Formats: sequence, structure tokens, C-alpha cells
Amino acid sequence: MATISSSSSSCFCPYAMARPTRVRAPRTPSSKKPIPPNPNPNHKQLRHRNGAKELASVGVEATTYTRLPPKDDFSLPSLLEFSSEVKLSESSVAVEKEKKEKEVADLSEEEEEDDGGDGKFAVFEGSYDSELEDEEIEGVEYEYEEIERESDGKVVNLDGGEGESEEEEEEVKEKGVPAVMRCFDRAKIYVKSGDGGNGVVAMRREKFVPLGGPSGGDGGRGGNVYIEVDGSMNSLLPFRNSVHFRAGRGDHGRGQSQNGAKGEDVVVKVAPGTVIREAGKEEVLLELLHPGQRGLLLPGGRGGRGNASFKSGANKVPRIAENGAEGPEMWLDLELKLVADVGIVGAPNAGKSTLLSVISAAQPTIANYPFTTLLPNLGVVSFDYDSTMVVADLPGLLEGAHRGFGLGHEFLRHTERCSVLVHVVDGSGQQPEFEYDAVRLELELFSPEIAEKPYIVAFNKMDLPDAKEQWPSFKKNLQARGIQVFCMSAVKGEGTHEVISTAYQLLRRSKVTEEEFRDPVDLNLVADMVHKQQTASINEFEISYDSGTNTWHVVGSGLQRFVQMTNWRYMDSERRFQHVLDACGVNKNLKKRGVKEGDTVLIGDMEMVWHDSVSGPSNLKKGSAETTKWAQFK
Ligand SMILES: Nc1nc2c(ncn2[C@@H]2O[C@H](COP(=O)(O)OP(=O)(O)OP(=O)(O)O)[C@@H](O)[C@H]2O)c(=O)[nH]1
Ligand SMILES: [Mg+2]
Repeated sequence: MATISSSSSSCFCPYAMARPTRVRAPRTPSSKKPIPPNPNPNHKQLRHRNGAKELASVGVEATTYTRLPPKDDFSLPSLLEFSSEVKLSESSVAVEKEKKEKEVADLSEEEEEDDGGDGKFAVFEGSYDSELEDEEIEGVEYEYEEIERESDGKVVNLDGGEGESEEEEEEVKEKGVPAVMRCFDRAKIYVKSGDGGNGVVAMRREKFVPLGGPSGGDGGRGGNVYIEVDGSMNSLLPFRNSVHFRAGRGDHGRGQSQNGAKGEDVVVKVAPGTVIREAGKEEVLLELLHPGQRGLLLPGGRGGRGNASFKSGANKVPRIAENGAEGPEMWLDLELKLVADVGIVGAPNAGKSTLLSVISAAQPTIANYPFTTLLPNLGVVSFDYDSTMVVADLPGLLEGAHRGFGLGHEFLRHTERCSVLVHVVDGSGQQPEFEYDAVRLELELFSPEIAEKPYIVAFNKMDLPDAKEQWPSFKKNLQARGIQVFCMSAVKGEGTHEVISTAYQLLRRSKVTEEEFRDPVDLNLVADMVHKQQTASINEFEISYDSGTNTWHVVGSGLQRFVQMTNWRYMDSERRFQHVLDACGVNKNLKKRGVKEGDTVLIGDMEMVWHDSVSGPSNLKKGSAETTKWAQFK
């Protein structure tokens, strides 16, 4: 019989286990760059909180501070100004456009002149006003970021190199977002279910019980990892501090046929609306919507069997026990898309938070400067006992939000779950129609699905003379396009009820259609996948040959699990191992493929050397693989 044995002869076991060694990567010096002075002459920071407070006190002069040019003026120069606070001036749009072109021309001239630098164009995307705790803000690091400019529809990197992809650009931009905002609705966690406990070899020794036989108990099963929807959570911020979730390992078996205890389970609690993917992959594994939902994410590893379990008629005193199976592990990407019925969208400073504060008990921060709201706010609107709806006030949307400018991109995904949108427009702004079109375009560009959602438009700040003046033309224009439009003064609470009850009616209509198409969700999907892998047959494997190193790779999850569970400390493990390799056809297949004396064979972590011996391994003193009967490997 052909056998495989390890090259090492010093240890009892003839198989040398090649364990992957962990090499700690040398620490590289911190990659954080010191913040250089901003070379961009156009750079403007968002106004500081204190400054904003001053503005807020001028309550009556409410206006939209963010420039929103007409729809067809979506060229780069305007994107470069995404963070600037520009009050819409009296000058016409044409004059504005001319100015922008001039600025860009100046910029390119400066770049050409600036031969000392590396020609990169940097935009400072840092400072922001926040209602978050001070310690959070102190921890925020701002970075300079390189951006690309588009010329003639082609992406050009200003350092003269190849144009980077849009994905990379977005990735770079995300670095500038403070951690607390990044972590609000996204998290990456590590989950690992418990390893199974090891089985043991033990013999029953008792007075008056001669030849008591094997009594080694089985190891306990490893703890499971569950995922549960916690209705009291509305963000993924808790995962900033706890990233690793490991279930307990099962206890080892003991003598006197005592089995080990099961490992402790772990429950990962997430907010309603969390979507789970395997890290770095697109495919959605789970979507958890309703509080109380609970699913098994990763099942614990099976406990190894003790020698009592291997006892059979042919082998009454087996000296063998298994290791516990390793619990599966995974990195998961969590993404939260708030479960709100109605989403309030609009340009910054339009009065979205004011509307939410009037229609619900929510108390969002309201102030007269753009980006007061940095994280979405939720409020519950109740009409009577059984008619309520959840309304989300989202951060303001800027032109270019779908590409990551401003904050819009960060939170636009929260509108995906909303059934109805209320689009608030600042009626006192210079160009409410342009503002409306620009925000609408952002929604359409971000996702056509969002654009198709039913929506109404609320023309706000009707208590101001400018808004009153512009309302008739705005209404006429939108109604001509078939859009349902209302006017209101959120501050005074006038017209808000009409807006919100219309949204509720739209919601009821859309809910009926949604429920018809709802698929049943399998919350144990991941566990089922893992279980399928764990119970893969040992006969399913693939063999590949690397001629450079004379190495044969035998790959199959059943075989790999078998190797991992084999406990080489026990005498009979080796014989059983040879028996299983023979029985499942690995040896036969290797011979068929032309394995030669001295070739290396790799199965999982195990590295072995092939010997063409006919009589079996030389260190097997008694019995042989053919004569010993083994319990079937499951
Ligand atoms: N006069 C008047 N001012 C209003 C009205 N609604 C809101 N405002 C003011 O407009 C400013 C902005 O209001 P917010 O509710 O913070 O606006 P927002 O859309 O949530 O702004 P961001 O969170 O920055 O996107 C505040 O000073 C409000 O007092 C209104 O109906 N009339
Ligand atoms: Mg707000």
C-alpha cells in the first residue's frame, strides 16, 4: 500500500504539521501627513460653530447659503466650491457663470506657473459644525485630499499621471469625513463562533470493574453567534468601540464519560434597517428590519469525540480522540439604512429639521446655517392611536452630493427605505426653482429607485415676504410639471399639517403595494451556508500539482476539517488518518496522477512526504490500516 509520511522522524507522529507562522509586519512610521497650508486660493471652510450662532440669532434673515446653480450648469468649477458658503448674490446666473470660468482659468494658469510643487490640486474638506460631543470633535482629523479635474469629459489627474477611477476618488473623500459620521451607519465587525472542545482518551478504572473500557468524554460544542434587531438602537455607533464578537469555546471532555459543556453564545445587536454583507463583497447576506428579529449567524464548532465514542466491536479499546472543530469566523460589513416611512429631503437650511420638530416630538438642532444636521434625526408622527409614521430628517443635499460632496452622499442611502419623500424648498431663497431642480437631480443621479418614490414638495418660509412673492410662480411652474406642491411656514406651524397628512395618504397607498411583494426572509441564511460547508463530504476534493516545488495540493473542505480535527497525540490517530485517505480515494487519485517518492503532499495545514512503500509506514507496530475498523468519519 502506498503511504504518506512526514519527513521528520524525531516525533512520534510521522506527519509534520506545517503551521502558518504569523509574522508581525514592521511598524511603518505614521502615514498621517502634517496638515500643510492650503494651496487652494479658492478654499473656504465651513463657518465655525460660533460664527454660526451669530448667524442663527439673525432669525428673520433666513436664507440658503449654499450655491445651487441651474441644472445644466453642473460643471467642475461649481463642484470645486461644494463647501463654500456663498450667499446668492444679486447678480444674474450668467454673471456668476462668467466669474466661475474666470476663476478656473486663473487656477490653471497658477498651476502652470507653480513648477515647484507637484502640480496636485488640494481641497481642504475638513472643518464642520457639529452638535456632537466635544470629545468626539477633538478626535476628528482633517486631511488634505487630492482631487481630479475633468477636462473635455475625460478624467485627468493634475499631477500628470493616469486618471484614477471614480471609486478611488470617493474612497479618498471618505477619509475627510469625521469618524463619528462614518460610523453612524456603517461598521465593520469580526465574528467568530466558539471552537468545539477536544475529546479525550480515558479508561474506566474502578474497583471490581476489570477491563472497564474506554471512558473519554466528547468535547462540548462551541458557542453560536446570533444577530438580533434591537429596537432601541438607531445607529451603528456602538460598533465603534466593540468590533470583535467571539463566542466561547466548548469545554473539553473528561474521564468517566463526562462530556464538555457548550461554549457561551454571543448576540450581536443591530439597529432596525441593518444590511449585512461579507466584508468587501457586494452580495447582501441579511437584511434585518423588524425589532426582535433574531437569526443564527455562525454556528459553533462541533466538539471532538472522546475515545468512548470510537469504541466498536472490532476495536474495543481505541486510543484515539478528536480535536474540537474550529468555529467559523468572518468579517462583516454592516450598513444601516434607516427604516423610516417618510424622508424629509432638501437643500441645507431649507427648514427640514424645523418641519420635523413641528410635526413630531423630536427635537433636532435648528439653526440658520447650512449643515446644522449632520446625522439623520428620526421622529414619530401620530395622527391617532393606530395611525403613526416614522419621519426622518436628513442632512442637507448639495449639488454633487451623489458623488460624495457635502454630506449628502453619506446619508442619501437612508432615503432608500423611505416610502415617501417630502422635499422642502426654501421659499425665501433667490432661486427656489433652481434649488428644487438641483436637489431633485441629485436624488435622480444617486439612485433611480429613489427618484421613483412618491413625493410632495413643501415650499417653506411663507411668513417671509420673499417667499410670498415667489410662491405663485413656483406653484405654477411645478404644477405644470404635474408635481404636488404645498406652501407652509414651518416656524409658525402653518400648512404643515396639510403637508404631513398628504404624505401619510401617499404612504398608506404605497405600503399596500409593498406588502404584496414582500419576500419571506431567511435569517439563518449565513448559518445554513456555513453548515453546508461544515458537512461537506470528505470524498469531495481537488488535486493540483506544482511542478516547480514537486508539491501536490489536496483541497476539500471535508478533508481539511478532518485534518484539523485529527489529534496527533493519540496513538491510533495516524492509522485512522491513513485509513481515511485510502477510503476517500486521495491515495488512489495521487497515484493515478503520478505522485513520486519524496513528493510533498499538502492537505489543509498539513504537509507530508509521499513514500511508495507497499507494506505501510514503518513505525506502525501492530495492526494495519486494513485490519483496524474505524468508526465512520462524519
Ligand atoms: N422665517 C422662517 N424661518 C424658518 C422657517 N423654517 C425654518 N426657518 C429657519 O431656517 C433656518 C434653518 O432651519 P433648519 O430647520 O435648521 O434647516 P435644515 O433644512 O434642517 O438645515 P440643515 O440641517 O442645515 O440642512 C433656521 O434658522 C430656522 O429658524 C420658516 O418657516 N420661516
Ligand atoms: Mg437640519
